[in-house]
Parts: sequence; C-alpha cells; structure tokens
Amino acid sequence: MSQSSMSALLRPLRILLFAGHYNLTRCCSSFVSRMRHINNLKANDAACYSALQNGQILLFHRLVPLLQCSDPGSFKPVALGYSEVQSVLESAGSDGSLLKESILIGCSEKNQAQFCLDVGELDQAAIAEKCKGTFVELRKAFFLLAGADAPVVAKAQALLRWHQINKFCGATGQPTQRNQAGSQRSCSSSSIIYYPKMSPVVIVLVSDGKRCLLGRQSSFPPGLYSALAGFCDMGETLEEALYREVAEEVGLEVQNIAYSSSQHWPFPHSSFMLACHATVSPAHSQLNVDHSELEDARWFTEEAITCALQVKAPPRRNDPPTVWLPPKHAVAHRLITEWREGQQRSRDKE
Ligand SMILES: NC(=O)c1ccc[n+]([C@@H]2O[C@H](COP(=O)([O-])OP(=O)(O)OC[C@H]3O[C@@H](n4cnc5c(N)ncnc54)[C@H](O)[C@@H]3O)[C@@H](O)[C@H]2O)c1
Ligand SMILES: [Mg+2]
Repeated sequence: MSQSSMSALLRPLRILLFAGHYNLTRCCSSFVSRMRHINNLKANDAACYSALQNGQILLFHRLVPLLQCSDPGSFKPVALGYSEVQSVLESAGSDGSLLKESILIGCSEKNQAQFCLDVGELDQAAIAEKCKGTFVELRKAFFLLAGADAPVVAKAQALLRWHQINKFCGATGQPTQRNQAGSQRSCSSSSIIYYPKMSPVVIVLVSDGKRCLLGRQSSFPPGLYSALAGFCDMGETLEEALYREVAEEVGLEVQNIAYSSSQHWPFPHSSFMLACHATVSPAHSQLNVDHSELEDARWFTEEAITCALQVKAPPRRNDPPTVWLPPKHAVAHRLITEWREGQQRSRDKE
C-alpha cells in the first residue's frame, strides 16, 4: 500500500483519536484545575489566606463537628463564610484572630476552598445557638451525614487532631510552625518537616467459597460483626500484613488476595484502610480464634448475611440478640456486599 493511501486510511482514525482526547481533556479539566488549585494553596501562604477570606469554614469544638438539621433526620455540616465566622467569634468574646488557625480541607467543584476551624476555647452552647446548629460527636455524626459529607468532616477532624498533637518537635522539643494551609508543620531548629499521618490497616473478608468469615472484639457494641482487620507493621507489604493478621486472629492461611478499595477511617485515630478479599479452601476452614484479640469469629452463610444486612439500626438494650453489620460508610460493609453480589453472580451462572 502506498504511503498516501495508508495516510488516507488512518485519517478518520486520527480524527476519532483527537476527538476522544479533546473530550477527555474537557471532562478532566475542572478536576485537574481543582487539584492544582489545592496544591498551590498548600504551597503559597498568601494565596491560601486570600482563599480563606473567600472560602467556606466548617466549625468544630474540641474536635466535635457542628451540624445543622435541614429536614428531620437529614444533617449537614455548618459551612460559614469568613465574615460570618468573624461575627460568630466576636459574639462569643473572641477578636476573630482565631480565624487564621483555619486548616484547608479541600475545594468545591467551583474552586471555592473549604477550611475547618476548632473553636474549643470558646463557649460551645453560645456558638451552637448563634449558628443554629448542634455539636455532634463524630462517632454519631459520621453516620448521620450523607455519603459525600461524612468523609469531609472526618478528614477535617483528623487534620485538626493532628495539629493539636504535633505542636512540638519530637527531636528538639521546640514548638513547630504550621503553614497557612495546615498541610505541614516544621521545626526551625531541626529543619524537620512533619506531615499529617495515617496508620495503614489491612481489612479482609475471607471466604471459603460458600461462607464468609466475620469477627468481633469485646469492645464492639453487642451483636456487631465485621471483617478481620489489623494495623500493618513497619516494613510489611499489604499482603504480608494480611497473611499475618488472619493467621494471628483466627489461625488460617489465606490465598488469592484480591484488592477491593480503600478508605480513610477516623476512629479512633486516622487509619488508611486497605480492603481486600481472600479465600481458604473448605478443607482448611477450621477456626482457631485468639481470644485475646477477638471475642468471637464465625463463618456466615449468604442467607445469614442477607438477614444481618437488613438490620438497619443497632439493636436496643432489651431487644433479642441480633447480628448486625458495619454501616454503609464503612469499607467492611462494602466488602460484605461485594461478597454477597459475587455469590449471587456465581449462583446465576450455575
Ligand atoms: N472502616 C471499617 O470498615 C473498619 C472495620 C473494622 C475495623 N476498622 C478499624 O481498623 C482498625 C484496626 O483494627 P483492629 O483494632 O482489629 O487492629 P489490630 O488487630 O491490629 O489490633 C489493635 C491493636 O494493635 C496494636 N497496634 C499496632 N499498631 C497500631 C497503630 N498504628 N495504632 C493503633 N494500634 C496499633 C494496638 O495494641 C492495638 O490495640 C481499628 O482502628 C478499627 O476502627 C475499620
Ligand atoms: Mg484486629
């Protein structure tokens, strides 16, 4: 084939590729510009302070988020502008200089920066009344908020907590200074820069083909069962941590690790949850539970999981004992529903 006829053949393909690239660029551009905007705010204190003056600020009191109930049962974090927060602070007897302590959490679709501020030194009731909101502990708030708001509030609390406990350098004992965004703290004596930290945790749903394995710690609320989880040790890979945790907690050797997803988990401190599925052969599914780690671990059939997923609220004190599962915001819930869908798919194929 001559070069010119080859070129004529490829022309429509090039147009298609170009159109595809154009669409991809267009659909990604707002995301890319938002990510670059946030990155710039972390690096540039003056730009960050100016974004704060035009941004939205979520309020916390000693790490407890301020929420507003819009419709009955529907909660949102209270998000105020700079001058609104200034007037709230002034009404609670502060001069407003606290506003500079705000920490960058992210950015809206329209590139409006979002910050959080802990007003723990001021009167909680006065702030709540002025904002027509309620301070709700994160353990409760996390499950009252909509899917998109819960991780934002959890991230904000995690950043505020990290700043509260990293005010001094571990090497010199000298105070550390934060940048305007609050994305780092540094010690001028040691030149060490500290960044917000999460602890990696592996969480795994083990299956023997027909059943899945859930466990509970004695500290869990009565009847709650979850996937097995454990903190990664220094130097371990995700797979090594997973093999070790399952071996330690229930005495099994798993195979076929398949990554599912990840999430930031704020309780009790910031964990980075890495969620996986894994299998054991039915012939090697005999549990040997370490009761110093787990109060109980059991195999659950698909029917038992379907039943437990229908329990929408934790059982009350005088209710009969019921098995219930982690709520929707928890990655354990996702692993369990993925496993159940997999069981349904393989049944449909039979
Ligand atoms: N999001 C979810 O769906 C989900 C589900 C289950 C568990 N989790 C979380 O996973 C985390 C780990 O699970 P686990 O309690 O079974 O872990 P685990 O089995 O490793 O046991 C916890 C113990 O590990 C030790 N430990 C080692 N490194 C630690 C570190 N960096 N931070 C704290 N403790 C450390 C402590 O002695 C602690 O008591 C918990 O914080 C829990 O909240 C989340
Ligand atoms: Mg564990």
